[in-house]
Amino acid sequence: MTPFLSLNSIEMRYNNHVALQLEELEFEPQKIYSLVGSNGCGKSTLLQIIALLLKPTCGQMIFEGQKVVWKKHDLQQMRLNITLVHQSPYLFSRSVRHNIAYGLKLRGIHAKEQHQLVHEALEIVGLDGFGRRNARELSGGEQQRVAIARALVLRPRLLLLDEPTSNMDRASIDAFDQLLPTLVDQGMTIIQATHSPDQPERLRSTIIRMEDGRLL
Ligand SMILES: Nc1ncnc2c1ncn2[C@@H]1O[C@H](COP(=O)(O)OP(=O)(O)OP(=O)(O)O)[C@@H](O)[C@H]1O
Repeated sequence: MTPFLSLNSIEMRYNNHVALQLEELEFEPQKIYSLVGSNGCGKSTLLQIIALLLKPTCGQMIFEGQKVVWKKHDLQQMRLNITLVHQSPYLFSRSVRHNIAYGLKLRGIHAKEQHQLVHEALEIVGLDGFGRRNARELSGGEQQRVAIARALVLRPRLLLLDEPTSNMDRASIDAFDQLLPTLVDQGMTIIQATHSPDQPERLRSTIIRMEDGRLL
């Protein structure tokens, strides 16, 4: 069976520093994967490459049977299916609703549908009633949840999360743990980077251990 996503001989160098060197890595659809490893081992670099935001120095990636070609038009098409939630998400100094609807607007989704999707996403991340608040005036954990809602409304096939729970309190983490399997049931594949010692197992995710840019 063709894997959902495969990486072959991917290498990323920053100047002369090798940040990532992977021989082979494959992901199956509708699963949760957790990238774990100490600071600087290459988790964010790997997520950015998979999100097609960072071109590796060399190597090949195949997403849903299609070879990744690092050309603008091809990337734009593939990126419609992949969304990365950054560790410190950038939110506009506008309402939460505006922030979440932004990607939908770019995709030409009708205003009425935008409104409905934003409402649903806010409910899913437990921010019902936050729609009119200025996103920049929310706490770190709330901002992280807005960023997750902003990713979810786009219904990506592949959701990438860089330390999604790092600013969340216990209740939000519990809600997040319940959310991920429901997204998988809806057809998503999820890859997260995490420093949480117990969350990867709680989620029954496949753990990918990294050290110094390599797989363990
Ligand atoms: N833009 C950049 N320019 C130069 N070096 C970089 C750059 N981004 C990352 N690096 C280096 O690449 C290596 C991997 O960094 P990366 O951010 O991927 O690690 P990480 O596992 O996500 O770390 P953390 O757990 O601290 O978030 C580190 O040595 C880092 O210093």
